[in-house]
Amino acid sequence: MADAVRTQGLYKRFGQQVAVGGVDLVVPRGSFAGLVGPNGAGKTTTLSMVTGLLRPDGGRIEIDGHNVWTDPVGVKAHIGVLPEGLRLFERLSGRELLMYGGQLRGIPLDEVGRRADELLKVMDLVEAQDKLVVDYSTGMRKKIGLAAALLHNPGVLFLDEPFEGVDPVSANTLIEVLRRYTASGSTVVFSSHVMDLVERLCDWVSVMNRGLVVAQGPLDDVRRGRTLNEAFLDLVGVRGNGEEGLSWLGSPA
Ligand SMILES: Nc1ncnc2c1ncn2[C@@H]1O[C@H](COP(=O)(O)OP(=O)(O)OP(=O)(O)O)[C@@H](O)[C@H]1O
Repeated sequence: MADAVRTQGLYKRFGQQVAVGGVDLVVPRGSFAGLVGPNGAGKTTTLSMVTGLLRPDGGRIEIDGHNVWTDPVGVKAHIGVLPEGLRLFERLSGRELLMYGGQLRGIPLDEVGRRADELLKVMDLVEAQDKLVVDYSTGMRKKIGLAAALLHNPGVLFLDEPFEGVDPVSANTLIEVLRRYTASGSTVVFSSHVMDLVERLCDWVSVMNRGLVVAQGPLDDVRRGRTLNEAFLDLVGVRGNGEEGLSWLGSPA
């Protein structure tokens, strides 16, 4: 059976800056997978290429065995994406956003309505469903974005920092929804800086540093008896950032 995600030698450069320098990312089907790495490691660039939002300079990407760049429509029908920056249709209400997205995906209108109602309820957005998305808080935007990404029941779901700005109660709800989703054989790939969360949720982890995957596999293989945070610091190297130079900071005269 094909992996949910498999890239080979994925490469992207912005001018002189190599953002992704030959990434072999693997995520088995049915995984709850975490993509971690320090700021600037190349996570967003990798996810953007994998989801067909950014054209790679080199390499191959397959999702459930389908090539992302030779079969873009087929692949996009099969995936859900919560992108970084959450570009949403700001002048639609939350409910309109789901109705519009569902119809764009070709789902019959009454079925879209049924799914939208259920998702709004699970995401605790029923009261805010008629408010314009532009007036949503950060956490509400994440939740409506996730609802929109789930509406067509994708086989693989890609989430860039899905829990950022989401309150703990809503985060638990999102986690329950995602757990149920992976339990049925679908795959979640999400990027996060919160190691405790990745450790708690994920059964598969890919660690990126400086544009490369430096460790990848089942959570316990990557941790090797350490906490994920310790493993992460060992893998990416604790950086001396010259903080000893901040002698003027604190204790005002
Ligand atoms: N559009 C762009 N133009 C120029 N450089 C870019 C662009 N997008 C990303 N980069 C550079 O590519 C590198 C990887 O960035 P990327 O956003 O993929 O990292 P990241 O791992 O997602 O970081 P973070 O955790 O901070 O979100 C960085 O050095 C960044 O400055």
